[in-house]
Amino acid sequence: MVVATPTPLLRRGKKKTAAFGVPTIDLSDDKSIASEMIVKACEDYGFFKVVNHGVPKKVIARMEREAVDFFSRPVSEKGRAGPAAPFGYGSKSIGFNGDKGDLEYILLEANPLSLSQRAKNFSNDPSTFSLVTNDYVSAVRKLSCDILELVAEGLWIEDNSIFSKLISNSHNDSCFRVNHYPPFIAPNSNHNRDDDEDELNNNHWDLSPNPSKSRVGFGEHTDPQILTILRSNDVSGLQIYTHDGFWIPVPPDPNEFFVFVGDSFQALTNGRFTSVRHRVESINSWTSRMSMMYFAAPALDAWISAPPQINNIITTNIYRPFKWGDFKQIVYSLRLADSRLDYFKNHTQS
Ligand SMILES: C=C1C[C@]23C[C@@]1(O)CC[C@H]2[C@@]12CC[C@H](O)[C@@](C)(C(=O)O1)[C@H]2[C@@H]3C(=O)O
Ligand SMILES: O=C(O)CCC(=O)C(=O)O
Ligand SMILES: [Fe+2]
Repeated sequence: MVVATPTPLLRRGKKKTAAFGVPTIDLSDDKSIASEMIVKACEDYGFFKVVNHGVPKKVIARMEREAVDFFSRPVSEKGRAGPAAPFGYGSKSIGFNGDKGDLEYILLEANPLSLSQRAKNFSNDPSTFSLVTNDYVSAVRKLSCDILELVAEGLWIEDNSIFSKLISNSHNDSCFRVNHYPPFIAPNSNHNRDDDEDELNNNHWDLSPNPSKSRVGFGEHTDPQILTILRSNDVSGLQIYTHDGFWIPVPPDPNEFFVFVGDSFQALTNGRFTSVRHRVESINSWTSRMSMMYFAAPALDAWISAPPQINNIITTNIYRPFKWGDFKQIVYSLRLADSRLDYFKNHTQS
């Protein structure tokens, strides 16, 4: 595993960016090693990559194919699966409060019933779409549970299912999103189109010169859930924000998964882990970026509160216990970039 300290690489205007070695956890390693490394990555960055994750390549490839097929449809057809409210097909608008991004997306509830009910909006072969999506979601849910069990072990909590049971609960409120970012070529760039690029439908995207060198794909934010499991194709754009104030580009890796600590995990660990701010900037590419995120969330009536075992050093609770459903309401009343956990801080905290 490489965990390098971020070192400044390039500066653009006032924006600080840097390169670093993404903490990488090999899930085939000895459990005690993997669990210790995951806890360290969650504390240092709230972000890491997992390899030897056990999700079959075929499951990923079939999900990707379904999503490519959907995004390749004519705009008028895709529009019938929207607007996202919040579930469904969305284009350029994110959430209900005016956030915009250069992307189109599918947002779905990750439970089998809802997936099968919505499948007809996304495919001419709904039963295959729902089967493939279910297989993908089940595989990444299992991966989330494995990671959460390792976290509990790394924190020396006796009940290693203390976190995983929140998302394996049959009423879990997890969701699944596929984002599709159009190609972007900055003006005056010498970027050449590769012949072998398997380009997704781009007939409705504006590829004319843009005055800036990059475009906002998905604005900066933290994910509200417990964990996010992300897989993308080979096109870059994802950046994470580190504690020392750097935006770090994350090199894509289509065979592996990236894991993000979400706000609810920050609260469940009484601030020992921090949810990682991240964003997507479209940077020179003739091909589109496609990413798939599984957002692991508990049931709406589940309490988010740090177990006493977390508090072996700091004994004050930073956050008031809250129900996931109440937190979600606040989340949807706010903008993408807002710090929503602040609403649940104990009054004694500054
Ligand atoms: C602007 C918004 C979109 C979002 C809900 C919110 O009000 C603030 C958080 C956003 C976010 C970010 C992570 C996930 O992509 C997401 C599904 C989530 O749970 O919170 C989105 C929400 C969304 O796009 O509906
Ligand atoms: O598309 C990506 O790579 C990340 C998107 C994201 O952060 C989100 O959908 O919450
Ligand atoms: Fe996110």
